[in-house]
Amino acid sequence: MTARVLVVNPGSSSLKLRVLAGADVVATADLGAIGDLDADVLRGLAAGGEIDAVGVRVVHGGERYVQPTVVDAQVEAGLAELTSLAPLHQPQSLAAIAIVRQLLPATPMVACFDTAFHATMPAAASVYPIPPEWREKWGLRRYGFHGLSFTYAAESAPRVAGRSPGDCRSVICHLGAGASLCAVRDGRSIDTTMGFTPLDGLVMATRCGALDPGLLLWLQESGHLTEREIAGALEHRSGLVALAGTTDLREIFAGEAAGDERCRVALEVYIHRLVGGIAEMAAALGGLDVLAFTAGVGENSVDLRARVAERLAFLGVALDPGRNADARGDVDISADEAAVRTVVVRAREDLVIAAGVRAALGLG
Ligand SMILES: Nc1ncnc2c1ncn2[C@@H]1O[C@H](COP(=O)(O)OP(=O)(O)O)[C@@H](O)[C@H]1O
Ligand SMILES: CC(=O)OP(=O)(O)O
Ligand SMILES: [Mg+2]
Repeated sequence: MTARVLVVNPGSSSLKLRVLAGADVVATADLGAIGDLDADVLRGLAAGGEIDAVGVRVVHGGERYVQPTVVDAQVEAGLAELTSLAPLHQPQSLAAIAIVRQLLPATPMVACFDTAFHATMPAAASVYPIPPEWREKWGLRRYGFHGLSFTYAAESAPRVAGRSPGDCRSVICHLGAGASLCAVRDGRSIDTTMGFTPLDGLVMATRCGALDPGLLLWLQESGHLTEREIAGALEHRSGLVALAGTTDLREIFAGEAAGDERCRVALEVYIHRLVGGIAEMAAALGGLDVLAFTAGVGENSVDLRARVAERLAFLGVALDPGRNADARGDVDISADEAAVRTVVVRAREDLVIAAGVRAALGLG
């Protein structure tokens, strides 16, 4: 019989639970917070059949954890050591592991890592130009994240565009509460916008993205802020919420249309960083065949996709307005004549995690 895998996907703004039997999603629950995961929720998810194994998205695997890994006490301790590298995310995954272990003590559990897809990034994209003894002592490198989503999109985006994944240059825009880009050539990560931590790169819902490191030094030395104050502000009170007072792009587009200056500037900053990042990823690939949008914002914001495409006309990006407005599921939204195919693909971390669980446990 096909194994039933419970997938636990904690995001910075969501907790998504899915039960998969093969590629079929047979039960779903979207919760607000990890604390809402209890025996009742699990009973609901297991109503159609017993859960054989659990897969948990873990954002940071560090240098040690790349392949899907069966979670035991030692692995749990190893993952806890990485908490300072992803303070918004790692505690959520560890809490999920602890709750599931308590509720399903006899069910095997496998951790699947956001960092894994980028483990083979070339030196050009992964090495920081900082003293080598620091890199060696602490494993400082650009790790990159959202790799479970990129793993799926690296295959689905070329396919939806009618290209072979093995011969394609794609830039994938994972735009959710957290956001990052990935340059994918022939199915592999060549570059990405997040770095050592998920704070780098694009403007996000509450995170700042890339900053001048000199600004951080100045805040400490001359602004007399503590590390904790700086970290709290950059993780929780920056990004869109700092620019526009809301994390919701729908409200920000509506505000801009109503003449709100803060919303206008918020969109300019968000889109400026985004199109700059896409061009940088295209440069790393030496050209662009497929541009893909995925995750909450990427899949749902018609306005954002239109605005980004307009700004990328110089790269050969052009949308069909009707296809963009009607996009549901995995679909090509390009204008017929466009040199670059633009697609929307669903974020299917659940499929990638379930496949990782089956591989790690040798399940059918
Ligand atoms: N129609 C839409 N337009 C713009 N943003 C949207 C839309 N629908 C959802 N979002 C945004 O998607 C984000 C959530 O995406 P998701 O990928 O689930 O995030 P995460 O996994 O990082 O928690 C939220 O910031 C939400 O505001
Ligand atoms: C790594 C990351 O930022 O994840 P999320 O988008 O779920 O916050
Ligand atoms: Mg997510």
